[in-house]
Amino acid sequence: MSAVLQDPQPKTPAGVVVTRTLAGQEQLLSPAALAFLADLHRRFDPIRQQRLQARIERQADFDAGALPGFRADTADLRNQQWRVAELPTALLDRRVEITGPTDPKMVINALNSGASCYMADFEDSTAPTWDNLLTGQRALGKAVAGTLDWMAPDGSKHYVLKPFEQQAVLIVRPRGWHLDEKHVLVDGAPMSASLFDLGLFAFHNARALAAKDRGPYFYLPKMQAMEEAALWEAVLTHIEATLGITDGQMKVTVLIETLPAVFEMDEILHALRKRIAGLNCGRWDYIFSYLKTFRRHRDRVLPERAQVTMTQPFLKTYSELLIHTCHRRGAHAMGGMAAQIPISGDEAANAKAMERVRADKLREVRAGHDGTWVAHPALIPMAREIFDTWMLGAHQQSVLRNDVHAKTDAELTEALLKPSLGTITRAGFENNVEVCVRYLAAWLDGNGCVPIHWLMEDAATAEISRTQLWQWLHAEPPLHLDDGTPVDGVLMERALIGLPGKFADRMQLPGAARIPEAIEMLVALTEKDTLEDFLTLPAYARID
Ligand SMILES: CC(=O)SCCNC(=O)CCNC(=O)[C@H](O)C(C)(C)COP(=O)(O)OP(=O)(O)OC[C@H]1O[C@@H](n2cnc3c(N)ncnc32)[C@H](O)[C@@H]1OP(=O)(O)O
Ligand SMILES: O=CC(=O)O
Ligand SMILES: [Mg+2]
Repeated sequence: MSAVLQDPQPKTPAGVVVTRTLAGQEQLLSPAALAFLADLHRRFDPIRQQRLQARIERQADFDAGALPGFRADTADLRNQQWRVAELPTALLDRRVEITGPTDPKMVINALNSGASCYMADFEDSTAPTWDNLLTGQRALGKAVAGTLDWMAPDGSKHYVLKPFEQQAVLIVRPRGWHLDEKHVLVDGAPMSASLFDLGLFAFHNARALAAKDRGPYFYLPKMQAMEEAALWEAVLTHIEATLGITDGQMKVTVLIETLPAVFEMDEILHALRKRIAGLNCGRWDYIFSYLKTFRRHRDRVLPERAQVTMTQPFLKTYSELLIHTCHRRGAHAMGGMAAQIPISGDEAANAKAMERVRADKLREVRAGHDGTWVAHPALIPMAREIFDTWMLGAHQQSVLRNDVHAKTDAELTEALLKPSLGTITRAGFENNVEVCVRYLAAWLDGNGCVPIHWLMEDAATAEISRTQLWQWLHAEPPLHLDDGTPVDGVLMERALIGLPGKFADRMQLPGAARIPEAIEMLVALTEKDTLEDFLTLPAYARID
């Protein structure tokens, strides 16, 4: 009888190369997992590339003066009566959602926080180093299995999960379609970061979550068109079939956080109708997208960041149209993130910041949102109290916002694109420079979310600062500050010269060692004739 020889080293599937190693990664990146990812890449990456090309062509039209608007070819779909599939029980009441990166301590704190849901974020708040991604996937896998714990490095606290029934409902946000995962090559090409993040999480956890009727659930970021939603639909349907999960079991919530997408909300809901649970007002990326779309439109330059609040007409209309569209179709209309976080050691400043969060949450619930986001656990009780007071049921889908329905497409379009009134001050300009440098330095150092002047800064908020600087410096005819100073290279140089004074606490800054590199990057990005599409694209080339 001949012995059956077993290969002691399981093989990496043909055509797949993993270019980095982290201790213990073989468990996550088993041959079966890699084969699953490679299959996703081969099936769907060609379509992703087409969608990315379509973005470039559309932007070229905007640069030439075209304006976004509702699509003529889908007017029937917008006018017809249809609804999305029934929402699962776990996603009926989403009044407070906490978001945050996926390191083990954050995951435990967020799941234990008392929020209704936790969005575990591989996107805006995660710098996608190999270490961060795999540590995050591992932490989420253990959280799903109920075995996640974490010991503070100094041994002072052991973090453990609360019982499952008391945990926030887990929702995972993969990175957007524009990003590659350069450490996994399939047939010589980097795979899509979206497919890597979602695919790997689903491969390891989908069956276990489906068995608990907990999805899996996902937040899908930064889409620009219904065709991109259709791509996600095809991916998710394929994953369900491959893993043997019921068709439509995996639910998604889509962030409406690009200007082109706000005109295709019905279309996006329709493309994902068997699995979509809601849309979310991702306001920070939305502002970034407004800036980016109108990079060459001198008449739509926004005022400095602090003046671009949700009461600006274009943002108010965006959130109201989102509420109307969702409720008409049976989906939840989620609010977004106020950037203020608790300020320790200054009671008066803290009270002011908390008042701003309170006003923001109150505006959302009164407008008809079904839930909101918080960046920090200390904000949960306030957000919950406001939604408990104003939202009597699990949601308020009965608030149809027929006032929005009464508007014509032309009226809505005008309001959604309306230029904003306001100014650019020296402080606003310098703040943009400081935020870019500090955030970039932290990101390059592996930290994707940092407090700066007691505001939460992540990839979306930093993009606003970066894009504003580029647009202001390239505007024709040139712009001026409110005091008459020209916005030009001299102003930029002065802001950079003034930076060291703002970095007196330099050694305590996240990513301090990478500040010179961040300055060099910012200068290159703002001097370039064309606006780089995403800050994270050139930055990603510099990590790992
Ligand atoms: C535009 C968008 O995309 S918004 C979505 C993406 N952005 C986010 O998700 C922001 C998430 N928030 C954060 O990362 C953090 O709150 C920060 C970086 C802004 C501030 O974090 P810190 O400086 O650690 O805050 P602070 O020291 O006050 O934290 C106190 C405790 O709360 C925990 N905590 C803070 N924020 C979170 C969070 N979002 N989720 C879970 N726990 C949190 C900390 O881990 C810390 O725990 P510990 O007491 O056990 O040590
Ligand atoms: O992802 C959220 C946003 O505001 O951007
Ligand atoms: Mg975003």
